[in-house]
Amino acid sequence: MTLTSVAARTAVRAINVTKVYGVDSPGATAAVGVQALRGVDLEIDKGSFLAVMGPSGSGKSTLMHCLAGLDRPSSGAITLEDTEITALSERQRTDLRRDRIGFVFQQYHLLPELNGSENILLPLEIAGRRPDQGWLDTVVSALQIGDQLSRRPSQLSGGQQQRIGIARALAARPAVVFADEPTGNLDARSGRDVLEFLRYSTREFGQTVVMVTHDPVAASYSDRVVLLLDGRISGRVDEPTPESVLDALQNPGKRRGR
Ligand SMILES: Nc1ncnc2c1ncn2[C@@H]1O[C@H](COP(=O)(O)OP(=O)(O)OP(=O)(O)O)[C@@H](O)[C@H]1O
Repeated sequence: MTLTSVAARTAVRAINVTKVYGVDSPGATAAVGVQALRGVDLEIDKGSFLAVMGPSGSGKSTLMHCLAGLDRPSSGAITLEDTEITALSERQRTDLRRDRIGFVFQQYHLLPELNGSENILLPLEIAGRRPDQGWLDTVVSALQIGDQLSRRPSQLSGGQQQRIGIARALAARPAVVFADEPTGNLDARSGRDVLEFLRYSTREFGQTVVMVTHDPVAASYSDRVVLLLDGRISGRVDEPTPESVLDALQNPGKRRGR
């Protein structure tokens, strides 16, 4: 396989990424900082669904923030498709997030005064981009939210709000959707619908999805789970089931899958 074909099928690549918090102040050294990431290597295939798991404080949010260009690693390189985001200025990273990354949040983060449709279109409007109506129709239809577009968030259930949130994340056809505990506030049934749609989006639209979760059942919807422990990747589960994920969480370090 050539380097070019590897790049063509990789959505995100992290090479030896470290993050130390608290060393930005003058005179501080790594010795006084919190080492949140300690050399993470990761490759995420285009069109795949990756779940990131690990105990509280293991570095999941930090890794996601670095991969999504929300924060800068202390060292190492991160590439989104053909762009090395660790080489970009703050301003360029802001543009990259706006144009090529979608976010789904545990608390939905919809604006209460806007209806569903306006919430979905807001990021595009802010970016001054014209919506692709055919694509939006496809997303709205796949999420079955056509009859909810004129309602405000307060008139929608949690599951419906989250589906609006997912449509908003997909509206710009981003390279990657990052989902932070997207089912954390949902009942089991609505959570399942959300996870099924995220998986469907990878299969049907070739969407790449990266999800942080504490829930082995949620993780079992992904193609691959990576486990973090103390800022390092401690394990990986391919084609996960709730049982294999639980086993991996309880026995870190054991290699599974292909
Ligand atoms: N802004 C910050 N300043 C200092 N330390 C931080 C900061 N953000 C995170 N940390 C520390 O970095 C480590 C990793 O935190 P992170 O939030 O990435 O973990 P997590 O796995 O997402 O945890 P949780 O599951 O509780 O959300 C922790 O020790 C945390 O206290």
